[in-house]
Amino acid sequence: MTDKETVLAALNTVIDPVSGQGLSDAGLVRGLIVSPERVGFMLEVPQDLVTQYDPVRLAAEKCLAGLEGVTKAQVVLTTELAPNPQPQKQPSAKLSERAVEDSRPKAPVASVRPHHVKKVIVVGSGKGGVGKSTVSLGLAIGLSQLGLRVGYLDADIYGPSAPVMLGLRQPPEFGADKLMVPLEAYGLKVNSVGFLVDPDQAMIWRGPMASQALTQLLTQSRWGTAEAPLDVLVVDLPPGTGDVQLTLTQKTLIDGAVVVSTPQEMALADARRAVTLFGKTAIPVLGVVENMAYLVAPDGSEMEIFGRGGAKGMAEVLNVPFLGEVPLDPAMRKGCDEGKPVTALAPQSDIATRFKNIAERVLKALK
Ligand SMILES: Nc1ncnc2c1ncn2[C@@H]1O[C@H](COP(=O)(O)OP(=O)(O)OP(=O)(O)O)[C@@H](O)[C@H]1O
Repeated sequence: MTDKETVLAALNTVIDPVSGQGLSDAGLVRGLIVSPERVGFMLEVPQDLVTQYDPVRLAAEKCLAGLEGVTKAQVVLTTELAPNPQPQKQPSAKLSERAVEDSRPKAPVASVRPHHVKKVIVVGSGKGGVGKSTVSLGLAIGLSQLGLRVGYLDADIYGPSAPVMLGLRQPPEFGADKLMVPLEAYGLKVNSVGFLVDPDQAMIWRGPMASQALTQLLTQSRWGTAEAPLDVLVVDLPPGTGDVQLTLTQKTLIDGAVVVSTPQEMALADARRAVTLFGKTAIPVLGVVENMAYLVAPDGSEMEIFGRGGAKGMAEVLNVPFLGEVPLDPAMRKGCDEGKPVTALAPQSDIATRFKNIAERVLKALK
C-alpha cells in the first residue's frame, strides 16, 4: 500500500492553474485519506473557480489511480465558501502518535488568489485611527502614478472609508460571470465593504461572517482580465490583529504587508503586534510607514506633535524596511473628507511625491 508522503509528492506533479504550484504545495489537498480500500481527498477551491478546477480534479484522480497498490481513487471538488459542515463526532479510539502530530496546528497554507491579480499587498495597523486608510489610498494612488494597474479594496469592516475618501456611493454591479465589477476612481479599481452595507451603520460582524465577506470581496470582484491583469491590489485591512485579520491573511495568498503607525509609543506597541502577526502567517513585511510624523507650522518649522521617528526606530529594531514618513497634512485630511484625494489631484505636491517614494520602496521590497 502507498503512504501519505508518496501521495502528496505525486499530487505535486498536478499543477494548480492559479498559483502555478503543485496541488500539495498550493494547499489544495484537504482531508487526505490513504487506506487499503481507497485514496482520496477534497480539492478545496474558491467558489467561482469550480468549473476551472474540474479538469484538475480529473487529473488528480488519474494521478492517484496510477499509484502502485491503489484500487480506488476519489477526488471531491469542494468550495471554500460552503457552509461549515456539521461538527463530526470525535472517534473515541486513542489516536496514534502520527495522527496526533498530524492534528497539531501547522503554518497555514494560503489557498485563495484573486483572479487576474499579480500581487496582493495588505495594509494593516495595530491600532485604529492612525491613518491606515489614508496611507493605503495614498499608496494605491502612488503605485498607479508609477504606471501600474492598481486596485484598492477597502476591507475595513469596522469603518469602511473608501466611499467617503473617493466620493463613491453606488454599489458595484454584477457582471454576467457573477463577479462584482469594481468601481473606478482616480485610475483605481475600487471595491469596499462600504458599498455593500450602509457605511453609517455600526457594523457588528461575527468573525466567520466578516472573514467570508472579505474573502468574497477579494476573490469575487473582477479586478482584472486575462488581457489586462491588475499589477497590484492594495487591501486596507480592518485595524487590529484579531481573528478577522488572521483568517484573511491565512486564507489568501498575500505577497506582502505594510504596517502603518503614528510615532507615539501607544500606537507602536500595537504596530509591533501587527508586524508579528504577519511574520507568524509567513507574509513578508514590506515595511513600516510613519504617519502624522510632524506638522509644518505656518512659519515653516516642523512640529513633532506625536514625537517623531518612533516608527522608524521600531522598523530598525524589528529589522523590517522603513518606507517613509508622512506629515500631518491638513489639505490631505480635507481631500479625504470631500472625496478628492489630494495626491491624485496634485501629483507634483510634496505629499504626493512622498507617497510615490513610498510606493517605489514597496515595489522594491516586493521583488
Ligand atoms: N497624514 C495625515 N494628515 C492629515 N490627516 C490625516 C493624516 N492621516 C490620517 N488623517 C486623517 O485622520 C483621520 C483618520 O484617518 P484614517 O481613516 O485613514 O485612519 P484609520 O487608521 O484607517 O482609521 P480606522 O482605524 O478607524 O479605520 C481621517 O480624518 C484622515 O483624513
